[in-house]
Amino acid sequence: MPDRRSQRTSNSSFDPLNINLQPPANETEEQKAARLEAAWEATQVSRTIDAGLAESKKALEKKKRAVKILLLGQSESGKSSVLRNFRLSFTPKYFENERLVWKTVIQLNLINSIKKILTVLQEEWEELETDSAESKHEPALTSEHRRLALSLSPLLAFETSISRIMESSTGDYTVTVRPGGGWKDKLASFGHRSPSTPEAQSPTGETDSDPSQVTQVLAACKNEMIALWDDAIVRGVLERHGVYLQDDSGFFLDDTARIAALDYIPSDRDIMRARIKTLGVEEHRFVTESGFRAGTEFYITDLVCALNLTYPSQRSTWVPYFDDVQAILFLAPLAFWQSLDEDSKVNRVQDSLELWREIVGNPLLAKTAFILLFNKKDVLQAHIAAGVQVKKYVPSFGDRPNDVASVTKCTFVFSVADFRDKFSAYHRKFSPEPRPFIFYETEAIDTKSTAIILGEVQEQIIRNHLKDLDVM
Ligand SMILES: Nc1nc2c(ncn2[C@@H]2O[C@H](COP(=O)(O)OP(=O)(O)OP(=O)(O)O)[C@@H](O)[C@H]2O)c(=O)[nH]1
Ligand SMILES: [Mg+2]
Repeated sequence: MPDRRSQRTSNSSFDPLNINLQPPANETEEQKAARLEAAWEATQVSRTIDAGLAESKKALEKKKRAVKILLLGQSESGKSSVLRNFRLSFTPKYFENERLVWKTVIQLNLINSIKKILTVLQEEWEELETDSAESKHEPALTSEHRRLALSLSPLLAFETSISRIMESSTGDYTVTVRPGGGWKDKLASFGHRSPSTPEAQSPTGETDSDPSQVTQVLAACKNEMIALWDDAIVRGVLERHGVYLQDDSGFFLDDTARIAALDYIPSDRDIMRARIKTLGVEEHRFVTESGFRAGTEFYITDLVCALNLTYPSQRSTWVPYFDDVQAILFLAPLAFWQSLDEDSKVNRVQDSLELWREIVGNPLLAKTAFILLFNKKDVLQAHIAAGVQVKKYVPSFGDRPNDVASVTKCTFVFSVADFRDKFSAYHRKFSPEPRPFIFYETEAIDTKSTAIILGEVQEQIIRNHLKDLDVM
């Protein structure tokens, strides 16, 4: 019998593995059955692993082909509103299904404004009790105001109860949720429970109210809410306390009659105006439902951080989300008159510029397309029209006219151009390689104009992406 070495030299198809897998010469029938059984099981395991690998590869390939967009901007810049506009334009069925969830958020926004007024009134009453008679402001609050405040107190219990369902907090009168989207499911399932389903209980044993009951209570309180907000004395107290509710995000007090109606269904614009603050990072996956590019898969990441100059270390947490992104939608509202909530010494536009500089200069994003959205165009226009001096906040604005006559057109254009030049210069100076960048002036609460812009943006991103994938 030839030894193994001679077999190796004489036979070119020699396979050492084969030799090792040969059954032993003296194998019994029982041993053979056991060996074949083991081999069969091993093949099954191997097939399962292969199928799993193929599946993961397919999913990875699919994700590679999907369009990945990052929404960036400081808090309240309008990232979530732009995302809602995306949903409305490209997944209208999904958007429609969420309408009742947004109804509850809007009701909460309204209740929060009432809560803020009641808190200020309470402060005023406490001050009146301690202050001397001379310092009392005229005209003063009356017993009728106390009656109004008392009649609105049931709303506060609902606010607590719904916040518990959503696992949200309402620090600073803003509904704040953790990322993950779970709050929407919780609200939706709560709202659609059958009457026989037991009511949810909080850990402290309190029973949560059904969001649908809020509609009843709001309708019952409608006239009192309107009376409170329309009251000249209440407005005077708010002003003395430096509270300007009209400037708040999620301000719906001027729409109380409509929102507190029993048959209220939020309009698209209401949904864009709703305020809910997201903490953390949220990835949204969706497939476009209709239109020219129907069936395109999108991943949009809403990157929310406390973006300000005093906490630059938080910005390093964004880096993992830069990988494989085709476009960044950067939101920069030109709120030159505002400072950051997190740091009153930092101007909002200055913070946006610093953030922009950091992002465009990031080498990981050298190939990423940048789309700059100067959002809240309407708010800027309103401030200019109200005579807010741009020069006071932006010295480089110089002596350009700031009066309403030449203003809305000229000054608005100039002021935007002024900021645009800065953003553009930073983009040129700090980009690792030259690349184009597009900008738009947007008003995310106006669904029609935003739909046109997002249509263009979507088309641009998809075209570039297909080019990169070599399928165009
Ligand atoms: N008037 C006006 N309001 C806007 C515009 N864009 C967004 N808003 C409102 O501004 C508020 C803040 O917008 P969001 O989309 O929640 O901002 P965000 O960037 O997601 O904020 P965070 O979740 O805190 O990071 C909301 O109440 C929006 O309705 C706009 O163009 N004009
Ligand atoms: Mg948000």
